[in-house]
Amino acid sequence: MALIETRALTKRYGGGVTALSELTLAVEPGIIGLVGANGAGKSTFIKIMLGLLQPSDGGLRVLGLDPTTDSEEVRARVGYMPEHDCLPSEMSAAEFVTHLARMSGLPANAARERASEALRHVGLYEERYRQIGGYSTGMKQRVKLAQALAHDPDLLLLDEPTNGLDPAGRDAMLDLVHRIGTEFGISIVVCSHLLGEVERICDSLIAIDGGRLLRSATVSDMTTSRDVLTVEVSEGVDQLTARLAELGIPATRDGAALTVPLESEDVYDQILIAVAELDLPLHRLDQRRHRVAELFQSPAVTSPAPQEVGRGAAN
Ligand SMILES: Nc1ncnc2c1ncn2[C@@H]1O[C@H](COP(=O)(O)OP(=O)(O)OP(=O)(O)O)[C@@H](O)[C@H]1O
Repeated sequence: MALIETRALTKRYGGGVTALSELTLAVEPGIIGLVGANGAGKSTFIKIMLGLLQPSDGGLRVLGLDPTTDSEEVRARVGYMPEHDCLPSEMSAAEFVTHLARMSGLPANAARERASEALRHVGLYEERYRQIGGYSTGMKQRVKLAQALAHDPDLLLLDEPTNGLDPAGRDAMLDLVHRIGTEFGISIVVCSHLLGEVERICDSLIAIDGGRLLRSATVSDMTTSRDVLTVEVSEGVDQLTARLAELGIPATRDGAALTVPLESEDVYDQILIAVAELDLPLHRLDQRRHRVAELFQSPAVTSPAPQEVGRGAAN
């Protein structure tokens, strides 16, 4: 059974805004990155998955349930960390998380225990009786994560958990999310407008742009069999392109270099032989793996500069 399945899911707000447009996808359990620029429709999608918003068209299943009709059961099995700060500054983290655990139906003692446990998982056990108002931004984000975990959900929906954090805080939060996903076996949807940031902790990615699906696939599907070779000769680029075409190897001109998909290991040797036969001065022959961000080719989805996984120049 898919963890989340949507069929032509569409959400229109008043004023002619289409926040989601015919989204059709299916994702398996694991850690899933939901990525897209601000305004792409991520929060809308999350709220529809929780049953807090009704779709305008299309349908969906979350954990096999329909949030439009089974919203109570969905919320019992799903934990939600909202994007914006919504914490009461006068309460302690222990009181707040216990209160929310009680609201999700746990008896008083169980709620207290679960709250302590959740606060320990997010690294706030020692500080749990301090007022939230005195917490740092990172600690507040952790309280929001703890309340999402407290009722022992099967799925966590985290809306921009790294918001407002400095780079070290962002890394720590993502490591925590990864640990929760892998150690507790909970599926997690983690929203971010920074693809490069979440891709390292995710099993699969859903990328949306302007409410439309750009791509939904596992990270390994996006990166494996997508290796490319970059060939650079100091002269004779056209000759080499023609020779490779004769051999059935497609090469794309990229400035002074040629980019060739590495469809089999033979391609590497065939290029070396072609260069030698044509007696061209080889400047560079590198293998690199596409970073996920390059595959989306959307300026809306940002990532740090691609990193070369070089196989080394051949001469
Ligand atoms: N209640 C609403 N009424 C009208 N338009 C809305 C409403 N909520 C969101 N929108 C619009 O829908 C689009 C998608 O918004 P949404 O908040 O889902 O995007 P997002 O990807 O989560 O972005 P952000 O990270 O900035 O919240 C935006 O154009 C937004 O302005």
